[in-house]
Amino acid sequence: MNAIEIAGLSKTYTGKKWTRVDALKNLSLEVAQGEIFGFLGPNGAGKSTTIKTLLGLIRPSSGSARLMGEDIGTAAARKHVGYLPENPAFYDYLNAEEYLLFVGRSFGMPEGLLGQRCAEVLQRLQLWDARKRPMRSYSKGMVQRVGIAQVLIHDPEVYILDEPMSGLDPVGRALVKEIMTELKQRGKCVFFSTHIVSDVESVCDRVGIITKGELRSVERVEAVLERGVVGYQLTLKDREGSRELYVPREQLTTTVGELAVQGVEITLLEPRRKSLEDFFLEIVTGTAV
Ligand SMILES: Nc1ncnc2c1ncn2[C@@H]1O[C@H](COP(=O)(O)OP(=O)(O)OP(=O)(O)O)[C@@H](O)[C@H]1O
Repeated sequence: MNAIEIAGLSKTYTGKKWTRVDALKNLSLEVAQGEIFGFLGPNGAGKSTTIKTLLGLIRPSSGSARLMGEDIGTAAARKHVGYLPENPAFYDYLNAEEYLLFVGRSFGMPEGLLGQRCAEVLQRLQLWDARKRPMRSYSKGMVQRVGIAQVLIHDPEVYILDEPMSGLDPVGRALVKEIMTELKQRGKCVFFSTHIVSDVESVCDRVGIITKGELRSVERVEAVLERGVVGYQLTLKDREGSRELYVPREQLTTTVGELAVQGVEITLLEPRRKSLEDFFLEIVTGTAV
């Protein structure tokens, strides 16, 4: 079973003076269990609209979606999901521990398990020392880490995260990526939105690119990167010492053959590729072929 199944989802907002905004146009997508999916798009592309629709927070104008086989908007679907909103804001007179206990109870977790899970999650997110301090005293990065902690607390199957790396320093970003990878290894589904390409490149199995409400491309990240190889930088060693040589992709086989005949050793071969960023920009700016 796919963890997320979206079929023909559309959302039209009615804006000021009855203007219509087609925020989402006929989006269809499936995300598997054990998969990390990056939902990449520029500001205003429709990422949050998609996510809020999946959570049942806004109603789609048409189309449908299921989470772990349950229709969106139902309590059964919501139980399977850990959701991180964009710019999370919490009851800031509570401390992190109280808040996590509150979230766990709202999912009906038994007290013993909840206490144990709460301690694990606070430690994992490096919030243990601050757990008794009201959240109003937390830095932006700490608040974001509470956001991540509250998606983990009830150990759901599906993680829907709106800009999870936002407001985090490099250490916090690395931690979140590590957590996502652990979730994947445990067979969980992680779906997160971002406009930061490098976040997708380092952690995702697949990437979906959305612009102006339309899903323009869904690809395996590896495939994009492999396709983007334009040439290779070789480091060579012979009697005269080391040197570097750039070889265009189509000449690699011939060059390697020639070097072997000449008795030159290749000590390093590095692909030079168009990045995922180049691919994203081509799609967003409409220069993709
Ligand atoms: N409640 C609303 N009423 C009217 N228009 C809206 C509403 N919410 C969002 N929109 C519009 O829908 C479009 C998609 O917005 P959305 O917030 O989904 O984009 P996003 O990809 O999440 O952007 P960002 O990266 O800036 O958060 C935008 O044009 C936005 O202005």
